[in-house]
Amino acid sequence: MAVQKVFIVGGGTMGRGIAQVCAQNGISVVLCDLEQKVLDEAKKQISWSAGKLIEKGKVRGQLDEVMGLIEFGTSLDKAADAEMIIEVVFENLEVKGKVLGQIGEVASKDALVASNTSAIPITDLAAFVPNPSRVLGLHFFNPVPMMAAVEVIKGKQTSQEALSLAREFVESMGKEPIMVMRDCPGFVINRINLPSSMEAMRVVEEGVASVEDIDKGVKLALGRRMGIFETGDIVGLDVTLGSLSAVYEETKDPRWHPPMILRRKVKAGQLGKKTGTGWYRYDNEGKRLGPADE
Ligand SMILES: CCCCCCCCCCCCCC(=O)CC(=O)SCCNC(=O)CCNC(=O)[C@H](O)C(C)(C)COP(=O)(O)OP(=O)(O)OC[C@H]1O[C@@H](n2cnc3c(N)ncnc32)[C@H](O)[C@@H]1OP(=O)(O)O
Ligand SMILES: NC(=O)C1=CN([C@@H]2O[C@H](COP(=O)(O)OP(=O)(O)OC[C@H]3O[C@@H](n4cnc5c(N)ncnc54)[C@H](O)[C@@H]3O)[C@@H](O)[C@H]2O)C=CC1
Repeated sequence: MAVQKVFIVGGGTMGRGIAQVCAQNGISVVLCDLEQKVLDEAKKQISWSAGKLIEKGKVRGQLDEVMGLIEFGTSLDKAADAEMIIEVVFENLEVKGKVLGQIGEVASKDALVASNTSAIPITDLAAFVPNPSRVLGLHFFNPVPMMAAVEVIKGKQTSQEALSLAREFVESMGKEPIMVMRDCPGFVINRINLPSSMEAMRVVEEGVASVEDIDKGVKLALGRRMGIFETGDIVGLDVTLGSLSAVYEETKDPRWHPPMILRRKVKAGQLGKKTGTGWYRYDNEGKRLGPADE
């Protein structure tokens, strides 16, 4: 049976994007966050993004049909009748564990429970849920409505049935699944992509080149659509630090030790586009003004 009812916990950057893509594909979704103002912002963002995609003919249907499939709320109770629950809260094992534990108390035992974690092993998260055979990773990429791939990650106890259902779910949303058959910190795409981001941060830290020149270089010399630091600013420096710290804690491998420049920026509240400053500075409309102080 195809998944028709989804419950998403965490309505930030990623949760709202996942909710949008569900609704664009006819799937009913409840988007839950602790904060009403996050949900109000999510509603605005989804409406803008889905409206644009409909206008361009990239999404079928009318905006009110898409918006009508999304319910916004602050209670976990509606997770009870969901067939798929997706956890999209902060990248922190303790926070995720607490939310997954609460979900485990409400959810049907047959529901699939997915985490959008960037780097935390799924097996560690499954320990918080009563039925770990239904727990897996669904790692969407940012911005969700624009990025075509989703990693589908098998935890140690994930059943083949759960994995197949999750794969079908991803396909039903018009996305391409990347199957990750063995759980590990950072999975596949982050594990491959992150070393270049780490090196870019060290190059800046050592004063070898500027943020702007590195971004220019990776676009013009390597053909990437977006610079490393431009991408870092849409992802969020807090999310990057949270993911790296999780991997470092798990592996103690010095390759993943979060660079000082990243830790300092997060401490200073320079989290990227969402706070107006990260690697670059932005105006109130999110238009880039220039590089931030290093
Ligand atoms: C041991 C292992 C260690 C591992 C360590 C792990 C640590 C991990 C750390 C990081 C963790 C967090 C990240 C993560 O988990 C995974 C990620 O998501 S990484 C980020 C991936 N994403 C990218 O790399 C983005 C790359 N960029 C692009 O593909 C394009 O630039 C993009 C599609 C975003 C935009 O297209 P582009 O043509 O380049 O730009 P424009 O800005 O001109 O846009 C064109 C057009 O599209 C409209 N548009 C943009 N965004 C949206 C949207 N969300 N919805 C609707 N429409 C959108 C835009 O307005 C333009 O429209 P016009 O009408 O033409 O004006
Ligand atoms: N930002 C990115 O580019 C990507 C992030 N991810 C992962 O997705 C997850 C979420 O990241 P973002 O959306 O960027 O974070 P975010 O900070 O934008 O959103 C997280 C949301 O979770 C909410 N939240 C926290 N605790 C909650 C609880 N107990 N109940 C309900 N809501 C709660 C917060 O209020 C916040 O709105 C993280 O695990 C991150 O690593 C994965 C891919 C890309």
